[in-house]
Amino acid sequence: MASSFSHLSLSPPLPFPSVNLRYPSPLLLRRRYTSLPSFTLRTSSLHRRNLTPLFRPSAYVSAPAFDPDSIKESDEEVGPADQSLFPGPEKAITWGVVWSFLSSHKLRIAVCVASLVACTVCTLSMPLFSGKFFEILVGRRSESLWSLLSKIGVLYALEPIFTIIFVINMTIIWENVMARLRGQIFRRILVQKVEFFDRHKVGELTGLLTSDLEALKSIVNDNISRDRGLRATSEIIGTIGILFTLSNQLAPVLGLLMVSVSALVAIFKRSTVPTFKSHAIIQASMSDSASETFSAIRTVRSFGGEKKQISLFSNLVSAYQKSGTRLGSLKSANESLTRVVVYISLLALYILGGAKVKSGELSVGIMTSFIGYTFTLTFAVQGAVNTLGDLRVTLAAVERINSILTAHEIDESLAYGLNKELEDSKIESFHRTNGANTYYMAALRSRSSCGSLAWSGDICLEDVYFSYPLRSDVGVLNGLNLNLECGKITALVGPSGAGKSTVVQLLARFYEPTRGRITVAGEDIRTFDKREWARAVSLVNQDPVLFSVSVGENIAYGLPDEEVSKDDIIKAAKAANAHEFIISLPQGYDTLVGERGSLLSGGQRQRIAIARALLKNAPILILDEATSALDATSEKLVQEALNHLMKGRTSLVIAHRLSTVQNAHQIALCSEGKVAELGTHLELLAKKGQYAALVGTQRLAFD
Ligand SMILES: Nc1ncnc2c1ncn2[C@@H]1O[C@H](COP(=O)(O)OP(=O)(O)OP(=O)(O)O)[C@@H](O)[C@H]1O
Repeated sequence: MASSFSHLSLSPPLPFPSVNLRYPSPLLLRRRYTSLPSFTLRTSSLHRRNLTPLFRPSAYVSAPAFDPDSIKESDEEVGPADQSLFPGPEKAITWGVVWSFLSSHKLRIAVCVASLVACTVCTLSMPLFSGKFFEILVGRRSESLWSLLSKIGVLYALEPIFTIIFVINMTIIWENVMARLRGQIFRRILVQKVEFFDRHKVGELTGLLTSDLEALKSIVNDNISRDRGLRATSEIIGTIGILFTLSNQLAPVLGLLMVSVSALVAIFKRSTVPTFKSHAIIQASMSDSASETFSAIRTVRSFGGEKKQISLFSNLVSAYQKSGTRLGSLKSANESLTRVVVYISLLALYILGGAKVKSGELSVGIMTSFIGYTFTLTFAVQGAVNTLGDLRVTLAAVERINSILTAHEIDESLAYGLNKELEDSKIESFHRTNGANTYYMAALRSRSSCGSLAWSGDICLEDVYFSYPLRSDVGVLNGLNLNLECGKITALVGPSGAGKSTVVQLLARFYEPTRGRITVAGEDIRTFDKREWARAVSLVNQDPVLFSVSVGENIAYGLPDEEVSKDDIIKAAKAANAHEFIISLPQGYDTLVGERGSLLSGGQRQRIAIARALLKNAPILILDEATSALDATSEKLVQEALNHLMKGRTSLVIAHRLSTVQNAHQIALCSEGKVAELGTHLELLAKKGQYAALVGTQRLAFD
């Protein structure tokens, strides 16, 4: 293990150090790391679930051989923009997916069906027994009263037992299906392209996992009681069957009335679809508004924006209230409608049935049973109609999930690698690899290891053009050429909006170039899956995001789920000038850092991010304004840590302070999406061009 941290020594890192690195899993880390007893390791506990993979991609076995040169000849063919490789949007939630989850519970489903039939039989036998009871009372039946009552007693005892069996099994099945579906949707969101996250608000996406999936969950959970869902439906079918058996003259009248109820209610419900939709949209906007306000609370405070936020939120609340009231009236109209029609059917029964009893065509017992069945039917029809309403809300939620999570926005080169890793760690994979993208991913497979190439070769941006997907008409990079020499520092400077951070985003592969390519040791980086590429690149930016776990876990974050030791973490923290402040925290390395690291200062967050990057030991390092938000003391500490971090790595530094960039091996001045000047600090000064002008103003990156 001692060797695993050799890259933190002052000598340059060995080539391909990741080959021999073995980090213990965070769980092992917790055990070994005696001074960090309470590492909670929430992020990796999932990885230990032993679930059978649903879909097994077999790309590397079945795909045709790939000629890497073909990528150079035809960049367009490998670009993610080539949608022709995908047969069409594949929905996130389909009957097939739900059934595949359900099918692992075949035995329980059989138990549910049997218990449903059994409790329905019990329920539907009761009106028959009531009829017999009255016939005994009026002396039309010879059976002993006690014998009948004992049968009724048995029914009363069995019905709740079958109900419990039905409800428990339904709940177990559906909770399991929902847990798997929720995990699948989360993973599916996670592998969407970055532009997807530009397009959708966080609240909208979390809403898919919470309120929308909750609607799907409640279609079963809220509909397993006696008067709803499957039980109501089975009671309707059973009751109509019994009514026809008892009297085929009365049954059609009641049957017709019930069909009318269903038809009327269905038509009415269809007319309320837009109201339900707009209600859900307002609810999502309301939750967006609240989460945006709370997450930007410091900005709100500093601009005195409370009134504005309150008024924005109040407008949404009142719109939500109005649409809620409108929904309430629609629901009440629906309830009344159902009742009115059921009362009409009861009246019809009294009139027609009463006449038949008087004329002796129908016995009192059967008439009594009929009345009982009318009530059973009343509740069952109402329950079924309510379930239909729930079903409609559920279908709308599923449609929303499917319309947001279409397959063509999946980042295939990320999803493929992740799928493989999840399968290897026996975690349920999430994305069905069809024939087309199997070929796509196999074609992108590089013969070399990304990490080894990055430790030994230059990174080259060759004639790179790029527009952001959401603003495809605006060219941000316009034929940018830049060679990042292996193991050397390149600084990128230029006016605001010149495209510097965009270069970072392309190097990190958050987006892919629209034209041109980025290579590592001559190999197109698109030949690597993104997980592999991510391991080769460390990114430290102005405002590094920490997770709301402990300091130690934040430093260990992003390492392969294998081995990391207490010593490694401490060495990384020391090298990043972070150890001193960490041990002065209340629980040292165990101290929780708060949401997004809000309990630490900017400089402390920055040094933890640097320690994280040190521990990751990636060959490519990108520093995007990493020190610009710091005061002089913090900057000095962070700069020292960064100098340590950059040693021996291919580094790209974006900074607006002259002191940060002037010692770089080369400086590229970016202007209008191109490299306009390239050279060392002294060479560029001698040119007396744009760089010299920027140095004159001491503002290298900002206008
Ligand atoms: N996600 C995005 N979607 C659409 N356009 C974007 C996005 N991010 C940046 N842009 C646009 O791309 C252009 C280049 O932005 P970029 O952030 O690369 O500039 P920069 O040189 O880093 O500027 P600065 O020094 O101010 O950070 C700008 O016009 C910006 O508005």
